[in-house]
Amino acid sequence: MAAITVDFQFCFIFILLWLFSLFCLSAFFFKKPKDPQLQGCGLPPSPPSLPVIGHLHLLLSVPCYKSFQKLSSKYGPLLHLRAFNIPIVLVSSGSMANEVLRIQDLNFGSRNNGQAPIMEKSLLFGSFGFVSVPYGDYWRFMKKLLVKKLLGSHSLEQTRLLRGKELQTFRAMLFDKAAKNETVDVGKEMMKLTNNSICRMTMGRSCSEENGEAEQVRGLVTKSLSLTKKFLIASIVGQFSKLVGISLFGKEIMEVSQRYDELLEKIIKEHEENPNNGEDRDMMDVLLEVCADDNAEFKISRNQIKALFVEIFLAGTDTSAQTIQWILAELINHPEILEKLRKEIESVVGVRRLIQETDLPNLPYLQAVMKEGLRLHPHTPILVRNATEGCKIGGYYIGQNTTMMVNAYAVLRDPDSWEYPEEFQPERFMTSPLKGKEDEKAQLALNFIPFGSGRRGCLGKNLGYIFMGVAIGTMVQGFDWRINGDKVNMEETGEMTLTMAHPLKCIPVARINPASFDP
Ligand code: HEM
Repeated sequence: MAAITVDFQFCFIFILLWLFSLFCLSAFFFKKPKDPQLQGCGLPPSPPSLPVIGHLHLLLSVPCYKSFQKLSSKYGPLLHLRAFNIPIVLVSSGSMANEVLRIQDLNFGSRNNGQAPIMEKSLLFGSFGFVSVPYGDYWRFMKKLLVKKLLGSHSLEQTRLLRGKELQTFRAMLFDKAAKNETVDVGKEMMKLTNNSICRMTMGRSCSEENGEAEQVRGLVTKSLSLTKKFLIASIVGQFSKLVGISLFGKEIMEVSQRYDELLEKIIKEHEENPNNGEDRDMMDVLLEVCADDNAEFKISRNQIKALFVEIFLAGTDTSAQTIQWILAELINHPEILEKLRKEIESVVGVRRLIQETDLPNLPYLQAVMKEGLRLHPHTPILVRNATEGCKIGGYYIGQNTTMMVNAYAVLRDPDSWEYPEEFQPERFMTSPLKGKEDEKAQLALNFIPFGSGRRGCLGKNLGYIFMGVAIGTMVQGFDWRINGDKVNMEETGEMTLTMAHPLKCIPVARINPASFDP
């Protein structure tokens, strides 16, 4: 009898919660649009959901981008989901993604609706960040600064020699490992290459490999990435965060934030004690100048500077490092493609010197290999945006504040857009000399979104291509690669970032004698 009472009470609470959730849902999502043009539009179709939690179980599924892909192939490219009462629209085709990311990118220019983030005071996922800030004056100011001082073509040209030094260290490490017949942990070495290059580019004289600070940054980046999925889910289900246990890992986030804070405070102090007003000022010098200038166009705080550095480390290092790892794995599994690439490099670079950044524009097959790697293994499979205003997409009504989840993984493998979508075929990206292929090229570009797109698309795309190009080029030009077994295992971890479940570890076999090459 007692058991029956408990069950009954449980059911009653459950039904109440369900009704409450439906009530909230209708208040948020089914709110009638004020714009008469939108009034006739219905909502996108919705797949079956569970009581109370709605589609939350799908968000929590591993890997969610694959569950979403299945869902969209069954129910359509635009679906409305909900996590409790939070409206979410799932976007899974190139043309719908194009609406959200490019055509209506002003309306979808923010990743959240500007409500206070859950970890208000944290440098990581907090309120000081640039990546999470809603579209507006601060974002525009910082974007201008980032392009001018770090990621634009002029500043990339200015910092080429700095990256060249890191590339030399990377090559020396590979030849050394080859000589000793030792295994290279490719992901780890790529993190070193990308992270050290970014540290040199952003804060020049500080944060070196020698004093262990670069190692510290890499550790923090890895730790931060492991917290991303939990944070993303918690932000989507915002008001229910306590319910899903964000308090359990809030402490973890604050600990990581504190460690970043200590490291960056030390680097800031070093810069303040030895100010550099010359031509070779690094990004930290520039930001500190803006911070101290009362007449600056935008007043930025010390915490905003620190958060920006945290985000640059996160956005710039793991993205490139993971992608390089996937691409090398694909090349090892496709020796005929590796050979074709090597031939191209040898015909363009010659056999007297090793590949450099300046060779990259002359290597179209290498570009195609990188694009195909990005297509199959997009580092960020789900792109998140927020609808600032109610609007219409694909004839359906999208309510104000709806979270848009663009499934880049599904778009990049959509069989309607890509022939043999599961196959690694770089040739698909080779530009055709034939006339009349322009439409095809435009269509290809439309569906190619591993860097996102529109005004909130990746700001570091060119730098990403440089990192990938020189690393892949060096590994193909200078070495053969020995692995355990016949094929590299391409299983994914299923996390929010596309990571190899079995990190690529292989032995380089030098094809050339570095001593006989020009440096
Ligand atoms: C292979 C390398 C890379 C990949 C695959 C990649 C991918 C992405 C993606 C998918 C986004 C979100 C775009 C969107 O929402 O539409 C993004 C944003 C961003 N990325 Fe990258 N990225 C790479 C390299 C870099 C590098 C090297 C940097 C800089 C050091 C960088 C800086 C940024 C920044 C600052 C944003 C935020 C832009 C904004 O909110 O306005 N990325 N990236």
